Amino acid sequence: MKLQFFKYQGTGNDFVVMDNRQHTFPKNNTTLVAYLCDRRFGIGADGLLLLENDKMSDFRMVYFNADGAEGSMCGNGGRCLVAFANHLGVVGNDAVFNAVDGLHHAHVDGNIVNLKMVDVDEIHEKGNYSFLNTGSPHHVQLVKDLEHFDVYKEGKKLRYGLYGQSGSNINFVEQLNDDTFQVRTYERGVEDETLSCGTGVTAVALAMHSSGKTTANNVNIKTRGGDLTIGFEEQDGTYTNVFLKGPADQVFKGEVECSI
Ligand SMILES: N[C@H](CCC[C@H](N)C(=O)O)C(=O)O
Repeated sequence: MKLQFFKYQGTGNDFVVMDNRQHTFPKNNTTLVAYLCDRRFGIGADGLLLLENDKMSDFRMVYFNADGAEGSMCGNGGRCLVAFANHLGVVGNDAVFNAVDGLHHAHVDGNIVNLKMVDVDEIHEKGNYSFLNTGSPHHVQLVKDLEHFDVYKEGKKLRYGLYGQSGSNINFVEQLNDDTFQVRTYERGVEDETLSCGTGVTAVALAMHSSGKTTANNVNIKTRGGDLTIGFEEQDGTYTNVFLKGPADQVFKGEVECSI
């Protein structure tokens, strides 16, 4: 069986993207998803996204991590899928779609996608790190000399050591100025550092605001794959109107043999 696919990336977080409105993709085939995401034997990506029909909204987002298992919310993936829906003509410049953590609004302006994330009302501050859920679970920890920090080794240690088998994504952060932070993320499900993680940088912005490192309501994040901005409102520790904004681009399209 041959399947049509598109490749998208959002600040270097890359995805195999497929139009599954006709239910052609075998979603229970974990081995197939892992193969398509494999960078040597397959197409290569941090995850796989399916666009499906949805009764309540413009479309449904289904997201798998590179290991083949269905993931929780993916911020960069959400931005890429909105760009794809816009490319297909499923949505215009405004979109609302359903994902595993509920409905998301988004706005497209050229290659910039601004995506509304879930409200957050719980940020656990624990000594040298914070833990919160922005659609996916995130550990946020300030470190010195992030450029030379061993994100893979330290991230893997915390992902299993502190959070067990179900795990968490692990973000390491360095503050650059009042409203700007550098972030590197170890992603569970990819089990490696990725160039950028959307729910991760969102978690960093909220955790840095909550712990008083910044008073800005628009936080700039630099990742190895590019720059993202997180805007939000806060009242009594509850974060609403949280928006993740940045580029999402189609890289190429093709056809892949799926005999697995
Ligand atoms: N790259 C994704 C994070 C996905 C989280 C995923 N790794 C999981 O824990 O299921 C993002 O842009 O938000």
